[in-house]
Formats: sequence, C-alpha cells, structure tokens
Amino acid sequence: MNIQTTGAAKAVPPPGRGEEGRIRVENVNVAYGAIKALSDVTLSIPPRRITALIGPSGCGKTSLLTCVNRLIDLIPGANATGRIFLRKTDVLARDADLLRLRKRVGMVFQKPNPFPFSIRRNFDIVLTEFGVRRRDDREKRIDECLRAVGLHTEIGHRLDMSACALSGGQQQRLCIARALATRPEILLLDEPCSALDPMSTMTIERLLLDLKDSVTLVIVTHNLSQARRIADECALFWTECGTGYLLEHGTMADLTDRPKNQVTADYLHGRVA
Ligand SMILES: Nc1ncnc2c1ncn2[C@@H]1O[C@H](COP(=O)(O)OP(=O)(O)OP(=O)(O)O)[C@@H](O)[C@H]1O
Repeated sequence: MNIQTTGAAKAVPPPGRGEEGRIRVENVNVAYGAIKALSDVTLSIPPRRITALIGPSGCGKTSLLTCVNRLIDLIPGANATGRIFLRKTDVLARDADLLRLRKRVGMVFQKPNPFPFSIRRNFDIVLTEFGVRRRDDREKRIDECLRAVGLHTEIGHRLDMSACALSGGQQQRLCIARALATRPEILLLDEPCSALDPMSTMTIERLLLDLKDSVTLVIVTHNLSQARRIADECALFWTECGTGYLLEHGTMADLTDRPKNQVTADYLHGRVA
C-alpha cells in the first residue's frame, strides 16, 4: 500500500542537531523477579528515522521500550541492567533525572489513553508538569501539537469538549499530540494502531512519516505490512527458553531481501508464527 503523507505541519529540525535523538542500547538485560525477559541487547537506533521493533509475542519488545523512558521503574519486581545512551546521558543510571528524561522521550500506548477531562486539560496537565506555566504559552503549544497531528481543523475549536468523546483514531492522534507537547527528541510507540480501524491506521502511519523528520520514532508492531510501509530500520527480536534477545537489525530492505538468518527470512515472509 502506498502511503501519501498528510502534509501536516512539519517541524524543521534546527541545524546542528547531529546525534540528537540517537538511542544507543548497550548490553541491556531485563528481568521480572526470577524471569529473565531480555538478554544482552545492543542496538543503535538512528536519529529521526522510524525503527520498528518486531518479533513474536513475549520476546521483550515492550520491555526494551519501557527501559528507554524508565517506565520500567513502575513495574514491581522489574530490573533493567546495561546502558542506554541518549547523547551522553545514560538513562539507566541510578541518578538519571527522570522528569528531564520523560520530557525528551514521549510514549504512546496500544490503547488510546486520553485523560478523562477536556482536550485542553489533557495538554495542560502535561505542560504544567513540565514547567510551561504561562497560559498563552500553553495555548500556543496546544495549537502547534494539534497542527502537527492534523487534528487542528477537526477539534481546534472544541478544546473544552471531553477527550473521551473523540473517536478511537482521534483519541490516538490526541495522545500522540500530547506526547509531542514536551517537544521530545524521541517518541516510543507500543502497537499504536492495534486498536484502530484501517483508515485510522493509515492516518497514523502518514502522521508518523511526517513526524520522522523531527523526532526519532521507535514503534513496536506485530503488523509486518505496517513495518514495511513506514519503517526505515527494523530490529527483529526472538526468544529462547522464554528469554528474548535481538536476532537481527538492519534496514527494512536488509531484513526483507538480504536476511542474515533463516529465521529472519521465514518470519519476514510469514512462514513462522
Ligand atoms: N510485569 C511483568 N511481570 C512479569 N513478567 C512480565 C511482565 N511484563 C512482561 N513480562 C514477561 O516478560 C517477557 C517479555 O514481555 P514483553 O511484554 O516485553 O514482550 P513483547 O515482545 O512486547 O510481547 P507482546 O508482543 O506480546 O506485547 C514475557 O515473558 C512476559 O511474560
């Protein structure tokens, strides 16, 4: 399927951003109590590209994603070791500044999760938390984010309506807009289209293609067609004895046309579950 981009407002990256938005994962292990979920993952995710994390259920894709913004800290019994660098900051360091980290790294979940308040308040809560105190600054930021996700003409004049009254696809775009409100370098998306119909899925895919010029996008998806449509790079995870590991990483073309492993070839061509 050919995806046309939305033409939504593109944030032009300021000059000299260089490596901003690159994620360097070094020897990361994740365990939940005695269960080792992810073993020794080393991976460099390029800035301002779309990288898809794919692989069968339980191979640790979400676990890796939640390490990058330290949401894993909120899971009782979870433990992550290794290093994940955003430029010079090791986000897994004990003394990492989590508020600053979550300003730099936004996250969007499988099921749209708007706060059960007005559209405006969805943004105000986040913006106030991250220090945007002046009302007119918040209004400008809301306007910028709604334009970035192509929602401005649909709901820009209805900011006081409940976010929960929006359609599922609109709610997910609102959640992406809310995640963009802190102007993150990185957006993590955990199966963001799996609860959406095909039209809403295409809208989100176009939006991600528009956003990738300014934000590093890492998307977990079970939808291989989606990965082929939008991802520049792809990391295939696998499991052995219940522990996930990185099997192969490269461009989508590398994994599809020149896989290094037979398992990669079989998985990418739908020959294994
Ligand atoms: N909170 C938790 N407590 C205990 N084990 C967990 C927890 N979260 C994940 N796991 C285990 O860690 C392993 C990896 O799970 P994870 O959700 O990261 O995989 P995944 O590849 O994202 O799976 P899926 O594609 O089904 O979402 C699985 O064996 C899972 O059961």
